[in-house]
Amino acid sequence: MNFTIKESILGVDSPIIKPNPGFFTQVGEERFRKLVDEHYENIRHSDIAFMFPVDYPDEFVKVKKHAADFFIQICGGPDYFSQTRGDPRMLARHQRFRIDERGRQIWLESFASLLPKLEEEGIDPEYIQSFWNYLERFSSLLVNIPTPK
Ligand code: HEM
Repeated sequence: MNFTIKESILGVDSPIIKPNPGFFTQVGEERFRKLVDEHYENIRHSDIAFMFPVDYPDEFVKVKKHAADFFIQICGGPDYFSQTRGDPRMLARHQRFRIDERGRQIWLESFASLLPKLEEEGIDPEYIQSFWNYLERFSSLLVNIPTPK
């Protein structure tokens, strides 16, 4: 598996390929939600914690739920996100946050630190790679400000 991060260029899109549905099928919903939970717990202790409602437990639980619902849906699982939140409109939903390349990298590094565990648990590395590739590419679209020098 290769969890490298290609630097995003503001305003330049690249094609997004959805994760292989085998990823969600193999991981299962319970473990998937645990992965997302672990990701946000990493975020809590990171330099981008200020963007998230980490000090408001009820709100933070909702962030975890909405994000897990979305990831499950994009991985070919049930469309929980659309059912409860409507149209994904991810770019619009991230617009009110100032996301730069550095923030994106911190966000991605959290997943890079968690995904190897799934291989140890028997998940097919090809499926893990396809999930990573999706995160790595899609996150580049959400960068909406230059990184301060
Ligand atoms: C593959 C990349 C990403 C995906 C698919 C994604 C997905 C999501 C989803 C589904 C939500 C919940 C939206 C809602 O229900 O309203 C969310 C919220 C959020 N995301 Fe992302 N995200 C990604 C990357 C990032 C990155 C790189 C950052 C910042 C560095 C970020 C910052 C946030 C923030 C601040 C929220 C709002 C939390 C709140 O509700 O207070 N996201 N994201």
